Amino acid sequence: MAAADDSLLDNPRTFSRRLPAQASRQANATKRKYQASSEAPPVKRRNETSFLPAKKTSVKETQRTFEGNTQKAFSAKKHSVSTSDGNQGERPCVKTSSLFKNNPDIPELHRSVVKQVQEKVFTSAPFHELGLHPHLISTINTVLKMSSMTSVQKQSIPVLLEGRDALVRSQTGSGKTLAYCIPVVQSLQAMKSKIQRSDGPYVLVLVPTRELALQSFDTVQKLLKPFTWIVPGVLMGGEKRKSEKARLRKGINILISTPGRLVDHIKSTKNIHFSRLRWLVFDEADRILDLGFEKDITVILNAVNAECQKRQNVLLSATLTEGVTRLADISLHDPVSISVLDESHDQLNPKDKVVQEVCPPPAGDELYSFAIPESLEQHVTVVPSKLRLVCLAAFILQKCKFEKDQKMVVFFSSCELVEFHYSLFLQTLLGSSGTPASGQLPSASTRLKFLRLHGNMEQEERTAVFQEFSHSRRGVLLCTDVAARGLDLPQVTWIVQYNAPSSPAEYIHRIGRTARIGCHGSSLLILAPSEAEYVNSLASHKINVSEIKMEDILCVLTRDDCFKGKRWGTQKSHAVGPQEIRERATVLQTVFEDYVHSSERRVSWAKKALQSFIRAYATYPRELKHIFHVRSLHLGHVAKSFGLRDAPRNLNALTRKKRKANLKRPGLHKKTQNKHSLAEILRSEYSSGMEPGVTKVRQQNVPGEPGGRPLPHSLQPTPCFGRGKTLK
Ligand SMILES: Nc1ncnc2c1ncn2[C@@H]1O[C@H](COP(=O)(O)OP(=O)(O)OP(=O)(O)O)[C@@H](O)[C@H]1O
Repeated sequence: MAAADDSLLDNPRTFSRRLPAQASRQANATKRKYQASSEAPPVKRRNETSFLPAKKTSVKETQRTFEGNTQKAFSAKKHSVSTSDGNQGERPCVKTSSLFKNNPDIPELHRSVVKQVQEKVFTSAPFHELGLHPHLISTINTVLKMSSMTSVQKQSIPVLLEGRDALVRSQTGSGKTLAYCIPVVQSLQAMKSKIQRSDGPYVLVLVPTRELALQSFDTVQKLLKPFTWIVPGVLMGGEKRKSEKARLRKGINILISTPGRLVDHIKSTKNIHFSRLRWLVFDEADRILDLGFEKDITVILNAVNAECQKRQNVLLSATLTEGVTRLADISLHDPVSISVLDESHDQLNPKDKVVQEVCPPPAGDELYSFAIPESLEQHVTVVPSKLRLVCLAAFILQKCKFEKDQKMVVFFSSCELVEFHYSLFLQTLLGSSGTPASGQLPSASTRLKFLRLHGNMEQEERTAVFQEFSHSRRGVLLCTDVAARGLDLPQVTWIVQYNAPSSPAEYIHRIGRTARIGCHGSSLLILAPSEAEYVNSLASHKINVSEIKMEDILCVLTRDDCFKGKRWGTQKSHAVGPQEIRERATVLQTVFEDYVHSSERRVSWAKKALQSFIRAYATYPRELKHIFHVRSLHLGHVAKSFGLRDAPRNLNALTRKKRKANLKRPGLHKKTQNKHSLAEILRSEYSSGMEPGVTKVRQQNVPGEPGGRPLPHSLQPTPCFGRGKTLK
């Protein structure tokens, strides 16, 4: 895949202090060779350039540099070749110098602007026109402080009150939870024989994650305020099975659970009876099926069907996919499909299928389009692998240090990646000890607040983080896709996708954590140059993203003097130029590299995170493999984004071995025996907490400090990906 990092070659001066004389001579000789080879570079290096010109180069030289790029899907951007690195007398005294050299071109994003599918969120219809119990209406008005219905509520509630099964699709943050909770509560409080706690479940709500279970429970609890005889309850793992059993024995009338946890209880507890069940609700229905929960859903449906035949079934999701339709086939009876369409569409077709009989999605999942909140601005930035880490850090600093009250969610592809970046940022950008540690920025910001959430954390801490971030006005939450679905985290202003999602549906859900219920929000997707075509893939699903140039993100580093290199440190006022930005980015990268290289243990920790990244990268579904393929990764460059100065030598072997033993995700798409291992991996992210042998991250005194303490779990890489749709 990739050779050892060429940073040693790029900066012989820096390393001459550390290298023996012979090695240094060798490095210089090799450097000369590379410099000379820019005249006739090897194929692989032809398009490797710096994005910020430090010194003008001749047109001829520039043209030569870009020779051979005409066959690419995206035309190469004409950048000058930087030669300033050769000007060693003026270099700031930093060890890291190769960030802007030998990078692939950043391609122009040629994409057609598509018209996104839009929905109208609110209606002017008040809740009292639904004929609900007056106490329920007053609870909605006074406790929830809501007066008019959203579009999906206006369409769904009457249908569900009629007793029909339904399949409900509306954009993220449009109020689907109340769309099913209101009819559920209305119907239970109206039952002729008053519900007893000991009756057991009348309603079963299945959700994919524990946090969503808690959130839905909270909503139900609020609605039930006037109807105290109806008891809601949540089963979500993390709690001792014994105490959950005890609660089940006492009786839960509205039971909210993750599928895995419910199956555990169905199999091991004699206290769940579904004979009185009236409602079965699948929230985030496509996710529940995608996660390899099919077996669990079968167990649940068998248990439910054995005891109760007549009930209402509801499936909800912002992304109606083939998966939902399959689940609809097995669980819905003569259902109504509810889909909120955009106003213009409605006006053109007044009798359009706002409420219609269920039919499959038009052209398969691949071409299916989903509605995106109108007030959501979507951006993309294309960043060479070596610059990813500094770019992410700069973006976080820009938004959360230099702007007020910004709340950001950053998505990563695995638990290990979350842990790694959380610890790294905490120790370098924030500084947890009060005194600057090795690799920590001198002016580490107290305005920054980092939290992390993933499926490999202890439930207690998971819940605490979820609550803290929910109630916080600012902060950065680093997370896996465990936070992508359904979570209603108020006032999130930015969503950053550091690793691209594995499907458009997951993209929609991730960005849907902002711009909820008519609020404004923004998102940023960070892609490598080789991944730029993903923008077209999004466009084919009617998803529009506008580009932010990497330079504009890195520019923020000029606002903080702690990133000054030696040269700029001596000058009082200097117009911000590309060279200064380059050097400041290099200072920041050096902070990360110094931290990572301050002990063997940290180096090993970064390598494990890199390994996890590569494993996750190998799991993109087949239809995206032409964009995300491990073969297109330059290991040396990617290593830089983990603060590593060299590409780990034995990583390939380790990764291969591990993959062979456990993962081999491509095989999963072939529905071979590996399908089960994928299900296990995905399940670990959304686990019920009852599986044996799952190592959880415990809160540490100094979170993320790998030296001298029990290692963060990122040192024991449990495969645990927050990926999207993979099982078909
Ligand atoms: N009628 C309403 N008026 C005002 N706010 C509402 C109304 N209905 C719901 N909300 C609020 O809108 C927010 C989003 O609701 P909800 O979480 O149910 O969205 P959703 O459609 O389920 O989103 P997702 O697809 O992401 O799961 C919540 O904060 C909820 O309290």
